[in-house]
Amino acid sequence: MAAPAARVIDGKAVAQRLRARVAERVAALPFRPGLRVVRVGDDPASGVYVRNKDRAALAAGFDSETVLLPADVRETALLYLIGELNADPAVDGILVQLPLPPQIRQEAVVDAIDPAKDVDGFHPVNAGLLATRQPSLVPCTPKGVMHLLREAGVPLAGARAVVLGRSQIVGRPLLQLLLDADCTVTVAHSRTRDLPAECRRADVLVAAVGRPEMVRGDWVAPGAAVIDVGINRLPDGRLAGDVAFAEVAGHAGAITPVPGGVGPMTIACLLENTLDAALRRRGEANGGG
Ligand SMILES: Nc1nc(=O)c2c([nH]1)NC[C@@H]1CN(c3ccc(C(=O)N[C@@H](CCC(=O)O)C(=O)O)cc3)C=[N+]21
Repeated sequence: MAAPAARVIDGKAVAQRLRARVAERVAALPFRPGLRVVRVGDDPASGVYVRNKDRAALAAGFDSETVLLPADVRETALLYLIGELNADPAVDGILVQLPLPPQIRQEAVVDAIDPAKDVDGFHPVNAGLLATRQPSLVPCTPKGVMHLLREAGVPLAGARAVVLGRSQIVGRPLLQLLLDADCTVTVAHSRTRDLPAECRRADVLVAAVGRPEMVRGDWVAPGAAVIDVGINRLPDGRLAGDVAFAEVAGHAGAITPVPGGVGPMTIACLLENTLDAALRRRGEANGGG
């Protein structure tokens, strides 16, 4: 293992600052923005994330509640609940924790959420608004990645960006955001002919594939900025990113760790989205972001 030459981008610290700014803005409001997290089944892995979201939301002054439904709940019951949350004026943000059990069509659920309350930014209306460069709720993880790149001072205009992964949740929205930041963007994926060669061309490399430590040291150009979106639980219980950190840190100019990189930013951006949704819905025109 080479000693890290790269600057390590402290996502936890950046997220902490973002959460503090959100909390300040919430404290100045005459109401508490409402967030409802819906969780189906009590899978312990997702329980940790839901608890972290809930804790962060409460700490920032939100009115936050988690609704836990049984794992065998019917799709119609979940859709009914979403209808109630859509109609509830105290609710500004709705997040249905994914993945959902097999009896429930994920797409039907996401489509049922009021786009104005879709703080995950997964609804097709928000995806379409982002693709057409109109104000929208932007998915939290890609938003957090852009925030980290800017905070780390990574030059984006004219830079070659390579996104590894083409998911609806991370890869595709990141393509839009990096393009809007004037990067030349390549989206690479499992069928890309020569992944290492594509990655080596990147000034900015974002790995979002969900395969532990897939990106090796020799995939990274000297000085590149490497953002690791992967959060993979290994059989031994450890957490690994999509990037082989120790190897890549020997080549990269800057790199995010796992944990403590993109993960905390996802939660901070969820709070920011919920605040923005509340300001837009309740007609206070100082949203944006
Ligand atoms: N509708 C929906 N929206 C989501 O945003 C969503 C989801 N479903 N389902 C599950 C994934 C996963 N996810 C994480 C968020 C934060 C951390 C996070 O904060 N991780 C910390 C600590 C991780 C740990 O120690 O376990 C870190 O990386 O430093 C991880 C994972 C959001 N997700």
